[in-house]
Amino acid sequence: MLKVACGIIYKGDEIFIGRRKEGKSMAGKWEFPGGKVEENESKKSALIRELREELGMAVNVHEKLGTNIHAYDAFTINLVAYRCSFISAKFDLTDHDKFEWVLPYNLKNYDLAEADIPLINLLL
Ligand SMILES: Nc1nc2c([nH]c(=O)n2[C@@H]2O[C@H](COP(=O)(O)OP(=O)(O)OP(=O)(O)O)[C@@H](O)[C@H]2O)c(=O)[nH]1
Repeated sequence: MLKVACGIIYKGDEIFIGRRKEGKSMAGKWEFPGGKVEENESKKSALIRELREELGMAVNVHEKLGTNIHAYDAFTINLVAYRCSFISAKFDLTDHDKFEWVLPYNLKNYDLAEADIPLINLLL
């Protein structure tokens, strides 16, 4: 099972989402940024590393908000979400072609990766 850590990153009341760019798996889907947890790496360290690599973003990582195990056709993902607070970012996108800050009740209007959809309810 693929272990992925993602950040529910708040700036005030709004949450950061990114759209996966052309050429990535699940291109066009919106997601909470993060990525695969490597061997011998904690989930929180993986999250901090991925946000730095993908967005030049610094955050404070807080508590775990929830987990969702989802079976895609090709693989099963164990997605773990942490509440984060935004510090700063260069927004030099490597994996995304677009990003937005959205209020939690607006998340349902975005075409999110399937594994992320149950997480929305934790944020309302
Ligand atoms: N970062 C992130 N990945 C997610 C989310 N939801 C979800 O299904 N995923 C999936 O988890 C997998 C791991 O993401 P990743 O972004 O580290 O993958 P990667 O850089 O190695 O790129 P690749 O998947 O194109 O090989 C991807 O297949 C991604 O689509 C999410 O909210 N955030």
